[in-house]
Amino acid sequence: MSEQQQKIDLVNLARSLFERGYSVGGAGNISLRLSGNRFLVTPTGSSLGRLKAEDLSVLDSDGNLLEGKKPSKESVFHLAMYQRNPACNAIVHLHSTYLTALSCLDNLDPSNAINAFTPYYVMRVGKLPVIPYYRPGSPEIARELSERALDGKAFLLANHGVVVCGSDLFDAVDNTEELEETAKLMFLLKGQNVRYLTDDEVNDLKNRGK
Ligand SMILES: O=C(CO)COP(=O)(O)O
Repeated sequence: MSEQQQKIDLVNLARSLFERGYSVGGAGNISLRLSGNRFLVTPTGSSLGRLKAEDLSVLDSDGNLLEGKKPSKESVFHLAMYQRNPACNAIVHLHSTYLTALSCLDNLDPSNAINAFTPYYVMRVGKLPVIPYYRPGSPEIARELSERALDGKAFLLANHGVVVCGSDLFDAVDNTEELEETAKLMFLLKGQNVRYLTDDEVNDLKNRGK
């Protein structure tokens, strides 16, 4: 796929997420791995609903700007995750409503904020480790995500939002949508007697893949 097409796909998917309410204002950022150890990242302060292909930042693996506008302040953690996890080729970071609400709860299990109660959560994401609160854009988020990049596909940033990896951009967006839906269901089910999937049921799903 040409680099121009990759830029167009990113702009279209970001707009679709924005128009369906997954992102508001200037929150959120998206990136993908290009060829030649370069990375495409959304510019800082930009609305995911109004990106332009020519404005997208192209960075080298040290974070040097090669093309486009000033990159997201979170590009440090995006690059750190790509470096640590070769299977991760795209990253979506959102402050989506239900996952961000979940990230503000005080008693989350740091190893996994969502226990499995639907198959697609298991097949797409499986678990959601929690990164402690640090200021958006801080190097500590990058350090923690780099250390834990192989622990899962998605991470909840306490009091902030979510970070989701994918094998490509479409996969990362699909994983993000599934995760946000799961968090929404979790809130709908609050106080109800939920039947969680058993370990055998979870392992059966993991062995089959998507
Ligand atoms: O979501 C954000 C910070 O976490 C937005 O930051 P940027 O505008 O720099 O991408």
